[in-house]
Amino acid sequence: MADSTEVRELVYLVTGGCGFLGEHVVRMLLQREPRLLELRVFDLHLGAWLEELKTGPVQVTAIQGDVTQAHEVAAAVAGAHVVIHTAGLVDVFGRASPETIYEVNVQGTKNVIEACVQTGTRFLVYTSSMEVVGPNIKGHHFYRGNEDTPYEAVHRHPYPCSKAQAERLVLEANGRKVHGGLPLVTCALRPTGIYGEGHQIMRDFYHQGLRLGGRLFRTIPASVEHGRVYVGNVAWMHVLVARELQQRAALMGGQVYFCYDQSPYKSYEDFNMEFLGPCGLRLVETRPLVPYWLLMLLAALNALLQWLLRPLLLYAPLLNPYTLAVANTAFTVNTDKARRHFGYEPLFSWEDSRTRTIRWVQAMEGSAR
Ligand SMILES: NC(=O)c1ccc[n+]([C@@H]2O[C@H](COP(=O)([O-])OP(=O)(O)OC[C@H]3O[C@@H](n4cnc5c(N)ncnc54)[C@H](O)[C@@H]3O)[C@@H](O)[C@H]2O)c1
Ligand SMILES: C[C@@H](CO)CCC[C@@H](C)[C@H]1CC[C@H]2[C@@H]3[C@H](O)C=C4C[C@@H](O)CC[C@]4(C)[C@H]3CC[C@]12C
Repeated sequence: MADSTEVRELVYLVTGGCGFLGEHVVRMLLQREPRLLELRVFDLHLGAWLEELKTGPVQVTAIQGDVTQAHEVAAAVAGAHVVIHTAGLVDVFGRASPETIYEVNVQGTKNVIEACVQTGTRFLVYTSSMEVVGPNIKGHHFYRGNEDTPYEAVHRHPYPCSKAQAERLVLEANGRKVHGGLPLVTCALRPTGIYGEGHQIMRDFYHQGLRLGGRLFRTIPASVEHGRVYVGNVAWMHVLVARELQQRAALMGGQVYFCYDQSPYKSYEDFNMEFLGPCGLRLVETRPLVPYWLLMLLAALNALLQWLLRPLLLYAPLLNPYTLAVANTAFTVNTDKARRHFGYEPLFSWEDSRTRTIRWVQAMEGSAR
């Protein structure tokens, strides 16, 4: 909340500010960063909703741009005090080529770092992902681990590889001298699977359930825990980390933080039912309907079809060997590093997060209620 005693003097830039997470970060900054003078929202595709934000006390500047274009990034960064770099190509379904994923996630991040160095911006927050750690290609479980838990982070898929490379670049840039001679201060936030208002995959599952007559079929054993975190809390962590990075550079510079809240540990599908259940869907069976070997076969078949059909059309179903492995490998976090380093407490309780998400699903077109 804006505190009338604080002076508005800071310029923030949010890359990817019109995405699922980016929009929540933008709205949270406007509500909870009283020192904000100007908020620059940089995205490949600008949302019409930005217009309604332009009437408040903060100058909201919409910038249509591409992070892969160094000159566009440099122009947007010039004069900003803080950059929150959340733009990224989130693709585990084979919609984009590996080259495009690297171009956006790795080269885009290099461009952001170089722009900070050239223009003298000192604070950079990077939205990384749990996937820079795991699940790894060996399917090792990561069970309620923290930032220091030993884990073999080995990947093959372009998305986690690109996020891991980008995160490394951001952390290595901590301490580099920016224009004017002061050091750059960077850190990375690693959300687990984000959910909440605007979550496309939740939308897809909901519509699939409606098409199947109000049912979804269990494919993953209920015992496989999957880490989830509410989008409002992830946004709040970004706002807080960006603020505190300016005060506690020595402690927080070069650090990584998992994003967490009080969301319960559940399997991916059981967790989704927390919202889809009250919206009229039910999860059929207590055990997976299809044996795992058959799912693996179907996933492999999907991958083959994707490859064969590529010259003709884009076939990118939810199920592929990678998504199956991620959904079927336990990956949950249990940490308080963000609280210890920058005083983070979730802004939304589990009850609030659940209610907000249910209301959003219920408001969707074609809702069962
Ligand atoms: N969704 C999740 O569960 C999750 C979990 C962990 C981390 N993340 C990370 O959070 C960030 C945001 O993810 P999201 O789920 O909101 O995805 P999203 O696709 O909704 O948002 C990404 C935004 O980046 C923009 N963008 C893409 N390419 C761009 C480019 N070349 N130049 C400028 N803008 C570009 C898109 O237009 C979009 O608005 C990503 O970096 C992602 O890796 C997401
Ligand atoms: C076997 C399936 C049929 O019911 C279930 C498929 C579910 C998958 C599509 C999703 C299971 C886990 C998800 C990922 C996870 O939550 C974490 C992510 C990290 C983030 O950086 C990007 C999104 C994602 C990779 C997310 C994508 C969708 C799943 C693989």
